[in-house]
Amino acid sequence: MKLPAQTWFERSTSRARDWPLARLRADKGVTRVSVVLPALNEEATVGGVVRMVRRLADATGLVDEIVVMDSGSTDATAEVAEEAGAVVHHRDHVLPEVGSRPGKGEVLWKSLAVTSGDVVVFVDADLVDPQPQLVTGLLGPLLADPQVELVKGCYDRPLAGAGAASGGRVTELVARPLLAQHFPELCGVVQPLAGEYAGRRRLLEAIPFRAGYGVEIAMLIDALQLRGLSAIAQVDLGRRAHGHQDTAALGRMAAQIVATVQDRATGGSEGAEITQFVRDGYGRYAPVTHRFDTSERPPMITVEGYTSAQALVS
Ligand SMILES: O=c1ccn([C@@H]2O[C@H](COP(=O)(O)OP(=O)(O)O)[C@@H](O)[C@H]2O)c(=O)[nH]1
Ligand SMILES: O=C(O)[C@@H](COP(=O)(O)O)O[C@H]1O[C@H](CO)[C@@H](O)[C@H](O)[C@H]1O
Repeated sequence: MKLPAQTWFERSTSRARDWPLARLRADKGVTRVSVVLPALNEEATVGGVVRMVRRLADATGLVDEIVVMDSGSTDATAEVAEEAGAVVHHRDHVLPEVGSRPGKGEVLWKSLAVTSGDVVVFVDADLVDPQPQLVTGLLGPLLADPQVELVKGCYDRPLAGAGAASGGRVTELVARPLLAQHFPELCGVVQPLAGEYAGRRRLLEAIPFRAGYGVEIAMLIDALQLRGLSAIAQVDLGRRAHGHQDTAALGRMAAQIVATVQDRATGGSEGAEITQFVRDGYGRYAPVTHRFDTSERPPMITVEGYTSAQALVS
């Protein structure tokens, strides 16, 4: 690992247990904290994640609002989330004048328009047995140091029945090699694609958001380029279990990561598409081409009517 990344890793990596509740409550002061869950068809798990955050909020006062962003679910995600204690916003009902694009990044971008936290914590809605340290650990560096603007979680992420490091397949096979090639300063980030991370609103509203799965890698690179490596920190959150997609799905995710890094590294990619192969009804291979929306939503601060402390929900 080259020196800047090595130095950053040693200076900017902490553990969840380094941020005890007493310190967090003392550091929080008047800072408002929003927790946002992007959710697409997560009826089986979203309730457990919301309840974990709700219990943390009720017991410590560290969380001021819990929002689930419904990404176009066709199951009972919204009902389950609301029953568990979250405020639910459907992507079509937030900034309806700009329409809705498919993908995780779209709902993360729209969440900025319907939350009021100075700090926004993003937590995936497919976590299994989620622990409060996933949230408290991420808050630590942000509440303690005003210079920090983005905190990435890192953790063991085992696939079912496999070793502690078996998960994070797109991270290990695609994102990490791409960062080594194009953004070596970020090589100290253990989980660049982690779905659990937290940002200061003044950063999040100042950067564009990729519509799909490129949102995390784009945000990391943009934070580096806009604020510098010293504005980024990471916290070892221990272990994270979540729902896992199949290899073909991760291939489509990887295509979005590659297009995003290429855009950031060379100034533009010609969209993103990937042709995968399935067996048809006769047992023969059939090509299936997927095209991805590589568009980006503009920094929320440029959206007419948005103000940092005002919700825009229709
Ligand atoms: O179009 C999408 C795709 C994903 N997600 C949510 O984003 C999180 C992470 O997505 P996913 O589980 O697909 O990624 P993985 O964790 O498998 O990498 C989950 O809460 C999803 O419900 C979303 O809101 N909209
Ligand atoms: O890190 C990864 O390789 C992928 C896939 O993880 P697994 O191989 O299913 O453990 O998961 C992440 O990537 C997505 C794209 O950035 C994020 O949106 C997800 O939240 C994150 O889980």
